[in-house]
Amino acid sequence: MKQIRLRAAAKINLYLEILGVRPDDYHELVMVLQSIDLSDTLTLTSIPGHQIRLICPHPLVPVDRTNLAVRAAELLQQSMGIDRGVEIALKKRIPVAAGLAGGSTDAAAVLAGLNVLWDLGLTQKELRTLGASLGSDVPFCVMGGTALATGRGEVLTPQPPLENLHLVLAKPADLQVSTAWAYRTYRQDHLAPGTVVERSRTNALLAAVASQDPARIAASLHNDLERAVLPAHPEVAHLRERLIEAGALAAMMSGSGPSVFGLARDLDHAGAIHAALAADPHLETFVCTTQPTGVRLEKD
Ligand SMILES: C[C@@](CO)(OP(=O)(O)O)[C@H](O)COP(=O)(O)OP(=O)(O)OC[C@H]1O[C@@H](n2ccc(N)nc2=O)[C@H](O)[C@@H]1O
Ligand SMILES: Nc1ncnc2c1ncn2[C@@H]1O[C@H](COP(=O)(O)OP(=O)(O)O)[C@@H](O)[C@H]1O
Repeated sequence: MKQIRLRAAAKINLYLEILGVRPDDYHELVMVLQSIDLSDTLTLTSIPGHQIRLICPHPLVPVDRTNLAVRAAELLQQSMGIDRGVEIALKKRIPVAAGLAGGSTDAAAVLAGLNVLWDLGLTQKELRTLGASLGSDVPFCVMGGTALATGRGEVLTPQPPLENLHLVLAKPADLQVSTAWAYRTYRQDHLAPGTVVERSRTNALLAAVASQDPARIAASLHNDLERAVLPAHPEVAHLRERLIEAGALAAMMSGSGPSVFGLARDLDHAGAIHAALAADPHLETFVCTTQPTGVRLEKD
């Protein structure tokens, strides 16, 4: 095989709770992660030699070795002793630095895609373990669907798929938030020695997810990182309010933001919420649906 095409799905966080700081300086988390049908497309083509070449015209996406897609290919070359080259053409649709795991899902797609293109025979579990060395969210992006994530986000317990939950995703067009900054800010302000961490309410959210009832899910959303990001970026708090005013069952920031999602009862309801925001030139908006897969091989 010479070429394959993959779809790499974005994620949202239905739940994100920070339990404390770990000895490795990362944060101990409890999250519920969910794949959505907003995705990048990656085309992987075998090329002579052992170069890894990335093509991506998006102005915010680096095309050098700092790109997570390139790092994923290098990791496979090194760990599997592969002496082959690949060109990665990346069509970016997932907003960058938006709390949607865009880079992580591209890395996951490269791991899964090269496993096929280079005939490596790695299991999904092996790909997840390799992915964890690239970033905390990469293992989830390899697995996709709905999962409880603990540790620094890489310890996954799959959940029954959440089918057909419709939502409106919105972000201020010109705002990017650094994940490292969000955790650092949270830690300075909310994890001082002696802080009592709120008791986990993950079980309520997981029960709501199992019920597939949008209103129950809406009542159990939670994201600790809002406490770091919203005070610094009031436009994100405002956007959340606008989603509520437009009729969303609930609205919350995804991950380290600045994307915010509003839950809808059904697709028509999502369309109506979207219509209230879509004309604003300062926003990027999407109608999305939850999906059971993270990375998917595309048929030609
Ligand atoms: C916040 C979340 C929520 O799903 O997603 P995004 O908003 O980035 O999409 C994740 O925790 C982000 O995962 P990911 O983006 O893969 O993080 P990494 O590359 O491992 O780390 C980026 C930065 O975040 C900090 N970080 C990350 C995970 C964690 N449990 N504790 C941390 O303190 C690290 O210190 C690092 O400086
Ligand atoms: N494949 C990629 N797609 C997007 N950004 C990437 C990629 N590889 C590396 N990056 C870098 O990672 C940063 C975080 O981007 P992204 O993964 O989209 O956000 P988030 O961590 O909020 O989910 C970007 O600012 C960019 O410099």
